[in-house]
Amino acid sequence: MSGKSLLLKVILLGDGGVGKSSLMNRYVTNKFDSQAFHTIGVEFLNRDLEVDGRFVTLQIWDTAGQERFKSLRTPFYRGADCCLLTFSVDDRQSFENLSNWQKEFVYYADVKDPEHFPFVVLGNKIDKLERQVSTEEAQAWCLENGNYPYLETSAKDDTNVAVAFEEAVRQVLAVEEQLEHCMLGHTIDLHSSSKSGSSCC
Ligand SMILES: Nc1nc2c(ncn2[C@@H]2O[C@H](COP(=O)(O)OP(=O)(O)OP(=O)(O)O)[C@@H](O)[C@H]2O)c(=O)[nH]1
Ligand SMILES: [Mg+2]
Repeated sequence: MSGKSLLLKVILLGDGGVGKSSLMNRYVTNKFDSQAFHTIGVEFLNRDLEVDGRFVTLQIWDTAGQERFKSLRTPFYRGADCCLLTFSVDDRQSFENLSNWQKEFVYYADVKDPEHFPFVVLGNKIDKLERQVSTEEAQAWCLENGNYPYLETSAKDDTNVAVAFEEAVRQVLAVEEQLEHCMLGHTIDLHSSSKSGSSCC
């Protein structure tokens, strides 16, 4: 691998108020606003990081979760390398809407191979005492819907926020490595007289 920094676009999706902007702001500026305003449209911030020896510039796209802003956010889904499906553990409806967010993303991002697209699920606001979604239930949803990684976060307390974004990078790198492996398999196949080649693509 070269030492060049890789630009990765990750996008935060989920119902209005689950804490998408708070997660991005906590991660990039290490600040938390308990009176945050709803996002209108989209905003993005960059942060450089190193994951497993790879230098990455993470471009984090924060979208407006409220339904009335749908037409303002969906044009920005294309080109995303990873999608962070976010809900709030104290808001059951936001958990039940995860499937809709996933579908909306796949449709507007025009994902060709949804089964292998790197989604990461975040259950935010774990600092709150009154939960409406248990860890086990969220893990079960992730397992059933594509075996996605699940992380519980608190933008308020800065719990698992960096871990969540690092996991997003790992998921993208894993897919990239898989693709490189496939391409290498094809290269070898072309120059080989035998019929054995990669079977992963
Ligand atoms: N207790 C607690 N409150 C949080 C946490 N994250 C966000 N909040 C609060 O929840 C409210 C909504 O947070 P936002 O980050 O604006 O939510 P959002 O998902 O960006 O909402 P939209 O922009 O409307 O889509 C704000 O009052 C935040 O202060 C958290 O981890 N714990
Ligand atoms: Mg927001």
